[in-house]
Amino acid sequence: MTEPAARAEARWPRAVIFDLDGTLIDSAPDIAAAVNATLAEHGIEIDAATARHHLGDGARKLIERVLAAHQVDADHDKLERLTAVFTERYQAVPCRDSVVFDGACDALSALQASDVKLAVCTNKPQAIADRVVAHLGLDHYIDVVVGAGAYALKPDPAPLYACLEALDCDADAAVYVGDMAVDRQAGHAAGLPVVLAEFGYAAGPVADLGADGVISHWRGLDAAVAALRSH
Ligand SMILES: O=C(O)COP(=O)(O)O
Ligand SMILES: [Mg+2]
Repeated sequence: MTEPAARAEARWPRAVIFDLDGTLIDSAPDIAAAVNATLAEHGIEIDAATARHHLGDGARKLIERVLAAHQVDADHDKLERLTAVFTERYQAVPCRDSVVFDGACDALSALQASDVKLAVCTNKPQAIADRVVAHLGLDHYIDVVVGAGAYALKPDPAPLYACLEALDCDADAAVYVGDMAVDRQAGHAAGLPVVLAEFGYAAGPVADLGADGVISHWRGLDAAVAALRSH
């Protein structure tokens, strides 16, 4: 973890990395629609709130959890097939009802204006993450998007290391902002201080998840990052 002296530097942080689903955007309506298009053959239909509950650990885990909640058995091959169908369906309609959380663009814009480099690190498949980020206009701010595909999923720190490398930034000069325990674990494993959003998809209070800061709205990011600096 960063030494206080290093964080006291005026230009700290040099980079901020963001989780996508449940942090910058609410993508649950489109994900629920893709799940329903995939699992209709099993008579399964979920709403956005249920999708939020099952998200965070990637597409395969999402399908596995939805099937388990409906007492549908799936062996490895079936799960692989259904995950591939889900990814295809989601990729076909990646962003019809997804929205950026209130204040997120202002926060990104302010960081960009301060020359802070910005990345997205998500367990969403890479091609879909790229399309969603572009469709919602976040590509105006975000320098690099690392999604699922080339690296292990969070809580493994590998995708966060990939972001840091792409931004040419050391871990002790960066902050990670997410919404779930998996984000806290990945961030700390990569050596980053972690801020968690209370308005995301975590099942319980994020204050209990061991993060270094918590925001209840994007307008609180500045203060949360400033508190880390003097930590
Ligand atoms: O796809 C998921 O399960 C969650 O995606 P996230 O990492 O952007 O929250
Ligand atoms: Mg998330």
